[in-house]
Amino acid sequence: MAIPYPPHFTLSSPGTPIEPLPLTQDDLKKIAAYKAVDDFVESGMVVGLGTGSTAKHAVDRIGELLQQGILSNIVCIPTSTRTQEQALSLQIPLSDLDSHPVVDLTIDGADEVDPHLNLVKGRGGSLLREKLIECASRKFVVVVDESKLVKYIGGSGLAMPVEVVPFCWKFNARRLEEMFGYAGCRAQLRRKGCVCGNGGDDDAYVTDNGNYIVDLYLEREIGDLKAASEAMMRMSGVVENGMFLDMATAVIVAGSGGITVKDKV
Ligand SMILES: O=C[C@H](O)[C@H](O)[C@H](O)COP(=O)(O)O
Repeated sequence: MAIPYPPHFTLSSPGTPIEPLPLTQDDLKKIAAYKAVDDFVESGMVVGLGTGSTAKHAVDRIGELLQQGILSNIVCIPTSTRTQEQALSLQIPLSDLDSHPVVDLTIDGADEVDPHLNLVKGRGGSLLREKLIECASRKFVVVVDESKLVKYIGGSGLAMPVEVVPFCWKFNARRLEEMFGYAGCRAQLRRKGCVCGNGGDDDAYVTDNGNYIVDLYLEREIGDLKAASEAMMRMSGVVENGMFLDMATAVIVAGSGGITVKDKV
């Protein structure tokens, strides 16, 4: 059941009953992210910081609570250079997996969440570092607005990112397309500034790790997700794929009706 929004997300003026504010998609992202920080982050923890427009709010909230002295003695591990820059600007103490190989909790967004809490991630360009840090986390809390919920992985019709080495990327894009041909797969190199385009390699989007991203667009379900992920990871040249299977411990969804927390069963 959805929990109604906290009072600071409602409008009231003297003498009038409290009316809910019309919430934007970014408000919903912020609500989910703040709830994750307020409910899960404790002083003394090692915390993984996700990437993207939703995770950004969680980083802001952690910075705010540290500044207010409500949180103390925490150390955070960013999942991208973008998040690292944001955290540094907020004076959040940072570390890495080499120094802190066990992460108490990571909070991150997602592009798709299926009914079993499997995820698609990486449409914002970060997936390898996210998967590394989230796999090393005792708890992985995902924060999304309700638009991210899908019936099946790939069901939004939007990109399923695969990080590949630049060397012979066309060869690997073709192989990926063929691998999922039965699901009507189309593979496209991610370009700078947008997820579509037909330029040369010069305008390829380059990840924090110096790799390219091949986006897969699927017309139908790909079936056994674990088998599909393993098949991709067996291809030389594939560095990581955007399916995060059986990893989320909880998903916090903010929607028009309130906040829902889905726990892994
Ligand atoms: O590469 C980006 C990450 O996987 C993001 O967490 C994901 O794309 C969701 O991003 P957003 O919260 O901006 O929708």
